[in-house]
Amino acid sequence: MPGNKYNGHPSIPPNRVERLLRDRELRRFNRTFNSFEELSDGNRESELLENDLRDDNNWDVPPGEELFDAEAAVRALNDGYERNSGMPFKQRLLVVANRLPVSAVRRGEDSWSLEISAGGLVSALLGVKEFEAKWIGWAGVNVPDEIGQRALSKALAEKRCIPVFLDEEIVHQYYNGYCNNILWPLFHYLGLPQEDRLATTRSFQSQFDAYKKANQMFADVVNEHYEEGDVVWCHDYHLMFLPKCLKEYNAKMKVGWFLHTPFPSSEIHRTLPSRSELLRSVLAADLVGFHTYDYARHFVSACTRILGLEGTPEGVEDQGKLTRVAAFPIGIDSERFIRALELPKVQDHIKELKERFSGRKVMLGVDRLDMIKGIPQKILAFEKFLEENTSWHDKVVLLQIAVPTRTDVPEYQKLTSQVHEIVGRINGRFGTLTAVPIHHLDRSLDFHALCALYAVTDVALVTSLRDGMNLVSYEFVACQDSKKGVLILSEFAGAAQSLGAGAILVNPWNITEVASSIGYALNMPAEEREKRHHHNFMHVTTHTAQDWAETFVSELNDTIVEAQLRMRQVPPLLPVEVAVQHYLGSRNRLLILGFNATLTEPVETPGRRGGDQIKEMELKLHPELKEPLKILCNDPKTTVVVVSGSDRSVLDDNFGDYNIWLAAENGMFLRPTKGEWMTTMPEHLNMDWVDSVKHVFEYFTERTPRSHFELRETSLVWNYKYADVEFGRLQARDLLQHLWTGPISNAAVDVVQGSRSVEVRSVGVTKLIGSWGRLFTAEV
Ligand SMILES: O=P(O)(O)OC[C@H]1O[C@H](O[C@H]2O[C@H](CO)[C@@H](O)[C@H](O)[C@H]2O)[C@H](O)[C@@H](O)[C@@H]1O
Ligand SMILES: O=c1ccn([C@@H]2O[C@H](COP(=O)(O)OP(=O)(O)O)[C@@H](O)[C@H]2O)c(=O)[nH]1
Repeated sequence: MPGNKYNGHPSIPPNRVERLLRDRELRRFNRTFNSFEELSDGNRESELLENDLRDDNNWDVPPGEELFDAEAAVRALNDGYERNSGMPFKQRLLVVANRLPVSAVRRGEDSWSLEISAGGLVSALLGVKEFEAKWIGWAGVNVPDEIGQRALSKALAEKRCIPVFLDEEIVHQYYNGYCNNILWPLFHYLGLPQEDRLATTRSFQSQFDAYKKANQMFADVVNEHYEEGDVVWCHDYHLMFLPKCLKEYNAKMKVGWFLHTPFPSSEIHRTLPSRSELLRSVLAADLVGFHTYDYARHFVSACTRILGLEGTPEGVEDQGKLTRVAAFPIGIDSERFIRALELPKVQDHIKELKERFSGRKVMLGVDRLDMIKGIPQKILAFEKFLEENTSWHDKVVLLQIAVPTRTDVPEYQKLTSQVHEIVGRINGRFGTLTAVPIHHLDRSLDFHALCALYAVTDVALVTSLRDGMNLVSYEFVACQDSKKGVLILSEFAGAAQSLGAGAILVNPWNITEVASSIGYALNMPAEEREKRHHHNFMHVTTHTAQDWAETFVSELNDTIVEAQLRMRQVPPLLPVEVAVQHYLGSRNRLLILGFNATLTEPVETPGRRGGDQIKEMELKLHPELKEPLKILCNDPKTTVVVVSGSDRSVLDDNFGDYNIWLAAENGMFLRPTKGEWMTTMPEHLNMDWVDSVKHVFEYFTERTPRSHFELRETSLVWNYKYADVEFGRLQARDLLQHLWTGPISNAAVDVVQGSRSVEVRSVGVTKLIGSWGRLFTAEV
C-alpha cells in the first residue's frame, strides 16, 4: 500500500533535521489520527489522510545511493508510526527508572495498596501519553516472600508497572549508599562525603559492586519483557550501568539514557573513583540526554578529558561508534494543572486558604527535604527580609512544604533537625500569640491541595543550590494564570534556563540578594507581574512533558537511522580469511604498513590527561611483532615497506636490522632493503620559512602544556594530542591565524591541519609514495 515503506523502495531524508521534521509531521498526524479514532472507530478518512501525508513526504534518494541496510534504517524511522497495515500505532516504550510511579504498601500476605510516588521524575513521566509505555522499577519496598512478590506483580501489572525486587542489603548499599550518598551529592557539586572519609572510602567498593549488581537486576527484568522494536528508555543516575548491561545482552536494542540531575563539570566527575567505568557504561546507549546544554557539555567534556575520546557537536565518538549527546529540557503536563483548578474540590481548597491567610501575602516553598534544595538558605533569607522590613511582619507568611525523602541516609536526617531548629528560632523571634511567619510542613500534599496552594501564592521561592530542572517552578507558573504571582528562582536550577526571563533569578548563597528579591517581588507592580508571568506561562504550556518524551524518543529512533547511514561510509573490515587465502596463493607480495599506532606498542588511553605520554612518544616497535615481522621480511616472495611521517633516524633505530623498505617523512626519503637513503626532495627546496614558523610553534608550545613540536627535514609539525583537547583546539586555531597573517603569508608552503596537529611543509612535499611506486614494483 502507498506509504508503507516496508514494501516499497526505502527513502530516507539524508539529513537529520529533515528526518526529524518528517517525524514531527508524522507525530502530529498520529495525534490527529488517534483523536479521530476516539471519535469514530476505524475511520476511513483518516486512512486516506495518512496516505496523502506520506505521499507528500517522499524524499528521493539520489541515483546510485542505495542505502546500506536501508530497509532496516527505514524500519527504525517508521517504528512507532505504522502497523503492518500502515495504520499508526503507539510505539512500545519501556521506561526504566529506579522508582516506579507508585509505591507499594503491604496490607496483608497477598494484598497491596499502591500510592503515587512524589518527585519530579514521576510527575514528568505521568504526563507522557503518546506511547504504549510500561514502567520497570523498584516499588520502594522489600518483598522477601514469593507470595508477596506474586501478588505485588499482579497489582502493579494493572498499572502497567513491572517490579524489580531489591532486597534490603542491596537497597542499603546501592540506593542509600552509592546513589544517594555518593552520586547524588557529587552531581550536585556537594563533593564526595567529607565526614568519616576513611569509612566512606572503605565502603565505596562494596557500594559500587552493589550498584552494578542492582543495575544488572534491572537489566534482567528489561530483557525478560523486551520485544523487538521496543524503545528502552533508562532514567537517571541510579542506572548509569544499565545501557551497557542491555547492549551486551542485545546489541540491537534501542537504548536511550536520560539524566534528571545536573551533570557536573568534568573536574568534579574526575574525583569519583569509578569515573571511567560509569562514563563508558553510559556511552553504550545510542542517545544520552540532559536537561540543559551545560550538563550535556560537561558530559562530553568528561568523556574527552577522562576517557580521551573525541567530542563532536553530535556527541562522543569512540572508534567510529557515535553516542549522540543532546539537551532535552523536561516539562510538565500543564493542562492537567490548569484543568484541576476548575474542580470544585480545588476551588474549595482555594477558598479556605484565602480565608485562612486573608490580609497576608503568601510565599511558598515546595521541596523534597534535600540539601540540594537550599531550604536553610531560603529560610535564613526570609528571616533577613523580616529583620529589615518590620512593616511586613504580620503581612506575609512563608508556607514551606518539605517532603520527607531518603530518610535512611544520615545526611538527610541531619538536615531535618537543622531545618526544624532554624524554623523554631525564627517563629520564636517574629511570631505572635496568634500568628507565626513560617508554616513548615514535614509531609507531602495530594495533587489537588498542591494545585490550590500554587494558585493562592503571591511569591514562590525556589532556592536550590543545584537542581536538574525543578518542576515545582513550572507547576507554580501553570497554576497562576489568574493571580500572576512572582517566581523567585535559583540561577542554579535547570529551570533558570527556560524561566529565567520571567522569574527573578537569585544566587541562593547570597542571603542579602534573596532577601532583597523577596521585597522586590512583594512590592512588584501588577503590570510587571503580568508581563513576567505571561512570558513563563507561554513557555510552560508549550514545552510539555509530552513534547519532551516525544522529542527524546524521536531522536532516539533517528539516531538508529543515522547509525545505519554512517555504516555506509565505513569501509568494511578486511575479511581476514579471504586475505590469508590470497596471500598464500600469491607468488609476489607487496605489504605496505604504517608505523605509528600500527606497529607500535599500544598505550592505554592516548590523549588522556595523565596517560603515559613518555611511552607513547618513544615510538618503539611492539616487542611481540618483532619476530613475525622478521619472518615476513625474510620471505623471498614478500616485500615489506614501512611508511611513516617520522624522520629517518626513528625508522633506522627501529628497523635497521630488517630486510625492509623504509619510507620516512611520508615518502620524502626512501631506503631500500639494506640500501642507502634516497630522496625525491627537489635540490633547491625553499626552506626560508622554517625559522619564522619555528618561532610561532615555540611560542604556542610554551603556552600549551603537554604540546610539542617536531622539526623534520622538510616540514614542521606542532602536536597537541597530549594537551587538553579543547584548549589545544583553541590554540591551534589561534596558531593558524598567526601563521597565515605572518610568516607563511607569502611562502610556498602547504598547511595541513590534523585532528590534533598542525603541519607546515614546502609545497610539493606531499605523500610521495606514488612516485616510488615504480621502484617497489621493480623489486616485487
Ligand atoms: O526517588 P527519590 O529518591 O525519592 O527522589 C525523587 C526524585 O528526585 C530527583 O528528581 C529530579 O528529576 C526532576 C525531573 O526531571 C528534576 O526536575 C529535578 O531537578 C531532579 O532533582 C531524581 O533525579 C529522581 O530520580 C528521583 O526519583
Ligand atoms: O507534596 C508534594 C510536593 C511535591 N510533589 C511533586 O514533586 C515534584 C518535585 O519535582 P522537582 O522537579 O521540583 O524536584 P525533585 O523532587 O524531583 O528533585 C513536583 O512534581 C511536585 O508536584 C508532590 O507530588 N507532592
